[in-house]
Amino acid sequence: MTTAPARLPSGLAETLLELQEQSPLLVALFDARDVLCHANPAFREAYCVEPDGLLTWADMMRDNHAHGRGALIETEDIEAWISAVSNRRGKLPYRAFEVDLCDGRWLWVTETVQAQGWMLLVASDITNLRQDNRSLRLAHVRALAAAQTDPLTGLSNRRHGMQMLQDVLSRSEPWPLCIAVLDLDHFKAINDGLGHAAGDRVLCDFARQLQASIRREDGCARIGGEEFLLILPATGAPQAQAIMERLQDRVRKARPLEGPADPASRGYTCSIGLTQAIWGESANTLLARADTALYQAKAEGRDRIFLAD
Ligand SMILES: Nc1nc2c(ncn2[C@@H]2O[C@H](COP(=O)(O)OP(=O)(O)OP(=O)(O)O)[C@@H](O)[C@H]2O)c(=O)[nH]1
Repeated sequence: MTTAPARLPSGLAETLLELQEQSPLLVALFDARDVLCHANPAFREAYCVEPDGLLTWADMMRDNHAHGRGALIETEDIEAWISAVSNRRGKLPYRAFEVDLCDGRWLWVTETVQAQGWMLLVASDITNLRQDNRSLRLAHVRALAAAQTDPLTGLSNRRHGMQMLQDVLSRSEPWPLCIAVLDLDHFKAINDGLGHAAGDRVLCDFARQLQASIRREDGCARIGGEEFLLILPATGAPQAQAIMERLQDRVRKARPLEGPADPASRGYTCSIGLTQAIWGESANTLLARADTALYQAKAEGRDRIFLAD
């Protein structure tokens, strides 16, 4: 159940703003599209950013990684890293975790997410706290992330996808809720004709297209070899259908396979089974209905969306 937001008595909002400007706490506000809309001086200094109304969280991380400043990001593939972190970012109303900065500081970061998608980030410097169990804790966090992640695409794996689905079905906030099961068309032919590595490149490209098409609060998982799950909270069937149509357009234009062959042959398509959740049903029942819709989309000729009743 949502309660009406508290109204601050006159003058208090200004005081709150002034205080966070002076605070050593890092404070930042991201909108539903993950654009950095506000950052206090401590945040701007730590992450080396200036909010300009356009900068997204992913842009900020790309910049930090490229220039070796702000957040310490140890990866050779920043896009895969962004995908993997996006799987955990903004999915829960509240979470807390640790972040290392390139300058050696160590932050305790909290994220609070509003139903409409706004995210408040507040972080404090905990560099001077006892470090005794730190490596153990970090190893635990990394093991947990690895257990939830598909190593090829960086998306959530099947287990984490099903866990996200069960979580979202048990909450009252995100209704209506839609899910989609997506499967690449004639993928065996790509593998057989161009090799397994080419198939892997197509799978990774598809993962990028998926992530570029969804919002932060949506869930995205690879649940089989060339089968993917999208969870779309607070989305009715017409809106979900429009999102899927845009995704299919992007996929039709994608050309992840280089080479001299006919350009048309280097593209790929996907079929989509879409369904709206019914209050009280289980994750397995919902997934089975989306699977049946996917089967129907394949049977009707592929490269299309089938919406289950
Ligand atoms: N490269 C690569 N191929 C995979 C991976 N996992 C599964 N596959 C391949 O995906 C292919 C799936 O083939 P099918 O189930 O026949 O489906 P399809 O050819 O896409 O046909 P339709 O789904 O009916 O359009 C098989 O060739 C698998 O070997 C993977 O991680 N990498």
